[in-house]
Amino acid sequence: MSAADQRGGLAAYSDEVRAAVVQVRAIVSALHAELPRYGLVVWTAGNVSQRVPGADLFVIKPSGVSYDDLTPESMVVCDLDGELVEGTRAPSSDTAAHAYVYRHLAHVGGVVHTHSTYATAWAARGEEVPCVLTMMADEFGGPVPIGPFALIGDDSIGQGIVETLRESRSPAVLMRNHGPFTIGKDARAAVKAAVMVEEVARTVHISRQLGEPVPIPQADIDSLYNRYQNVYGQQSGREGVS
Ligand SMILES: O=C(CO)[C@@H](O)[C@H](O)COP(=O)(O)O
Repeated sequence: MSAADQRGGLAAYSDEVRAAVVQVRAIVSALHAELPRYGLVVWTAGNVSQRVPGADLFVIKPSGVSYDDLTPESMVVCDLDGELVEGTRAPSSDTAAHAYVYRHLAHVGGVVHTHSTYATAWAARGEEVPCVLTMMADEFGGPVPIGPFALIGDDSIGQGIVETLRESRSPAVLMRNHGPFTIGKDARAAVKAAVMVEEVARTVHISRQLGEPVPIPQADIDSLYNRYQNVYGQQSGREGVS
């Protein structure tokens, strides 16, 4: 009997929660395919998780399994202490970091970690990405901050993520010498932030090869951020208005 089975698995949870777990397994499994699709990962180096609505649980990938082999059934369910609740494989090695974020940031519903090349190159330098692009003002509301160096496996990474992002509008933090961690209202939003942080890290790096990028004034950053967050795209409640 596995450790998760010994703890009772999902038997103690309601039918609604078990149904939600099935849905979140499918969402998280499908979103992992976006990481190689956008060129954000090599081999097995990255992970996506999402909270289960109505319970202190989240779904994350198993550790070290090829992206091609990830399925809804192979995802694992953990509690907010990072303990395995349902699944037959060892959870991602970054499970403790994801769990810490969920425990301390109630508004976060999804977390993503990659080692995408340009974002990780900035992390290796320990240098924040300055806000010199409208796309950065839109998505990050300012620079992409650097988090502290932290060892993998315990709460250190999670603490660094939470301490850094509490002081920032950015949904992305570049953990020093490691790589980007992103957050969102759900896993899809966190994957989007992972795609965007790699894109802006690449563009600002290339800009630096040409000279010194020009900063955007704070008032313009604020204006761009407010428009993108509140007006851009199909805001909920506007569907059907002609
Ligand atoms: O940084 C690390 C480990 O050094 C991780 O991010 C891995 O790259 C992905 O690990 P799993 O999610 O497959 O355990």
